Amino acid sequence: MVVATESNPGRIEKIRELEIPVIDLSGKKSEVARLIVKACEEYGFFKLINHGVPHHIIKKMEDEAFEFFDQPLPDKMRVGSANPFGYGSKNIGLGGDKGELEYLLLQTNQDCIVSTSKFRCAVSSYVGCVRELACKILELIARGLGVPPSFFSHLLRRLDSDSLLRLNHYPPVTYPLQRGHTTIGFGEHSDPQILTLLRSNGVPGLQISLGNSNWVSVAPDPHAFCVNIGDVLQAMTNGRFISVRHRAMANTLPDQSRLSLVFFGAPPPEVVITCPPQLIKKNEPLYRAFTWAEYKSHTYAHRLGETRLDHFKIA
Ligand SMILES: C=C1C[C@]23C[C@@]1(O)CC[C@H]2[C@@]12CC[C@H](O)[C@@](C)(C(=O)O1)[C@H]2[C@@H]3C(=O)O
Ligand SMILES: O=C(O)CCC(=O)C(=O)O
Ligand SMILES: [Fe+2]
Repeated sequence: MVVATESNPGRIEKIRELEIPVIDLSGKKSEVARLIVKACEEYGFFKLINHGVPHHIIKKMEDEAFEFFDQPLPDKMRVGSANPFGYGSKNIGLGGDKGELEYLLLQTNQDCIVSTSKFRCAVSSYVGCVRELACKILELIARGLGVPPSFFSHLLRRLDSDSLLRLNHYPPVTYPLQRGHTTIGFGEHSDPQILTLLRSNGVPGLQISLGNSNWVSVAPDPHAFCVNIGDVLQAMTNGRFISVRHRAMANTLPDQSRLSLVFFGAPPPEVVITCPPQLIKKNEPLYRAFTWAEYKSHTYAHRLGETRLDHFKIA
């Protein structure tokens, strides 16, 4: 695959189509737990099938998201701009990062900023299901790592959990691009939180990094969830799990829009992030303890592509 970026249109990067782990959640619990831990150690990423989230709940959320983005710009802007929650277009964060997308960033423990009751209802059902799925995955991870079952999941179940829902819409680009060329929709980064559950329509775009400009395209599968480890879980496992760097390409299919629904499972602000002693074993701790509030303010003060966990490394 050929990738040209807007800033460097001649640059060609190696894109591989690799077998990404696909995990069937309906399998035997102990085996599923083992496979999840393996995927988190090797890639920090896997696809989850037979996840149990009802199709009608996903469809309702997807339909509402498309309906929201289909509105005229002044109507979309009525929810307020994304600093940090609201509608955003082409600008990501406050540090000058640009992307070929528009998006809606929503807090999951506050009233929804979109006022229509059918949108709010879609968000509430969708978030309820994906949060539960994220907790189930975290409980399997705990089982696979030999820590108490709710060790990670209780952080997402708390009412003051700082989890987010992000709806990303990547319309076909409007500036001239050579036929068959894609461009960066959402630049390279890792997710700061504990665990991310991403579901997209059938349009490709998501890529994960294996380091050294080695990108792997994730084939789209509307029936699956893409699961990736966030920085906090890398810290809580003392670097055993990888907070995978990823990005999204835009303009991957002629005239087709891509839509991703992304749930970021996060702890409450005052929770102290440390690695349990049973996961450190004979190794030295890699990161100093920090609160999620501290990590988040560091994140928001820096650019998208920053390797922000490095700042918390013990020298
Ligand atoms: C440039 C930025 C956007 C971001 C906050 C940040 O300062 C650095 C991390 C970015 C990120 C990436 C993952 C998620 O999409 C996100 C919501 C998050 O928690 O961290 C975004 C932030 C954002 O878009 O506000
Ligand atoms: O839209 C995508 O596929 C990726 C989006 C993403 O990585 C994010 O919102 O953090
Ligand atoms: Fe991300």
